[in-house]
Amino acid sequence: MKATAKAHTNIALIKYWGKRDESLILPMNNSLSLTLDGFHTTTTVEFQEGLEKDTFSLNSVGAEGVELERVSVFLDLIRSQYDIGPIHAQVQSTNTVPTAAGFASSASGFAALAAAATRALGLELDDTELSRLTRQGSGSACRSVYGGFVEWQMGERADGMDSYAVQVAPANYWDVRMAGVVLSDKMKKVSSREGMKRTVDTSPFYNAWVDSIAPDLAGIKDGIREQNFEKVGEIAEANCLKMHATTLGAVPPFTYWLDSTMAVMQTVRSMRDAGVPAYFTIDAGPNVKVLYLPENEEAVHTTLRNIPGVADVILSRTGQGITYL
Ligand SMILES: O=C(O)C[C@@](O)(CF)CCOP(=O)(O)OP(=O)(O)O
Repeated sequence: MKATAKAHTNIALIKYWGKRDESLILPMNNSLSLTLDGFHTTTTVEFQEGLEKDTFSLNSVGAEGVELERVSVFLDLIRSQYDIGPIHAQVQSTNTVPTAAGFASSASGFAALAAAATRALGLELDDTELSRLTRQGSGSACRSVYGGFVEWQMGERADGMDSYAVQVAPANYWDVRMAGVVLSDKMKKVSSREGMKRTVDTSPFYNAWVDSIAPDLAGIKDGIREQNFEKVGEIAEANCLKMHATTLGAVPPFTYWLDSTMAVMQTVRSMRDAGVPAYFTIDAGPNVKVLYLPENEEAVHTTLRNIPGVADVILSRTGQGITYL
């Protein structure tokens, strides 16, 4: 009982930032992301009778502790939800997401794991079921089930049965690009899970953030449909800034931004002033992702690489959903 699946990571343009249910991982708002071609995880899961416990290796290195725990807890969830006996599995993952890049490798990781594990068990989940399952591993991962532009619908139900992702536009609908700007200086990251919880619990700006989502989402979906790059970029950049503003009002306050983060932000604004359309978005870390159009790839890449404090710039096109190998 063995299967292999490949999933790509995704970067939110309308952010998921806060849960209404911690255990089922149900969000406070809808979010919308772009699946990236450049960053993916390939995972093989083999269930074997007689295995005492689950094992996990990442990029050919045996994982213990938290990494193994997250995989095993997720397999427990599958074993219980699909009434599988106490059979354990060997899990092997290969990540092209450069861990230092601060890309949400957990998104492609959980999507590939969910797909490979259920396929190995002979469960033929449709995309909705797979997205709903993946969501319970890590919220943003549920969007990696699809390629292109993807919306995670928050749902209304307390049991989360209506909280899963749907595709807004396929990867080949519109050739927009994203550069991952990897900064050299690092800081201890407040994880997205911890950061959003503190913000929900303590930030006076949080409700205003949630209230701003619906118009942002409507506008960005119009922009995608019209292939209006400026409209999509402006809404995405403003949405990211509003999300990060909530952290400044948390107790205790925190920010993910470093000097180099803000240097990249300023450079992106200057590129726009110079007539090169580019927009930034930032997640739960200092690294910056920059949206741009193919005709400006050379200019954008060169400009970003020359910013002091930038260690690497990784270019990506839009990516596909899950594939089975
Ligand atoms: O991706 C986005 O929409 C925005 C963020 O990346 C901004 F930081 C949050 C991702 O949170 P995730 O890691 O999915 O949390 P989990 O459900 O607690 O595992």
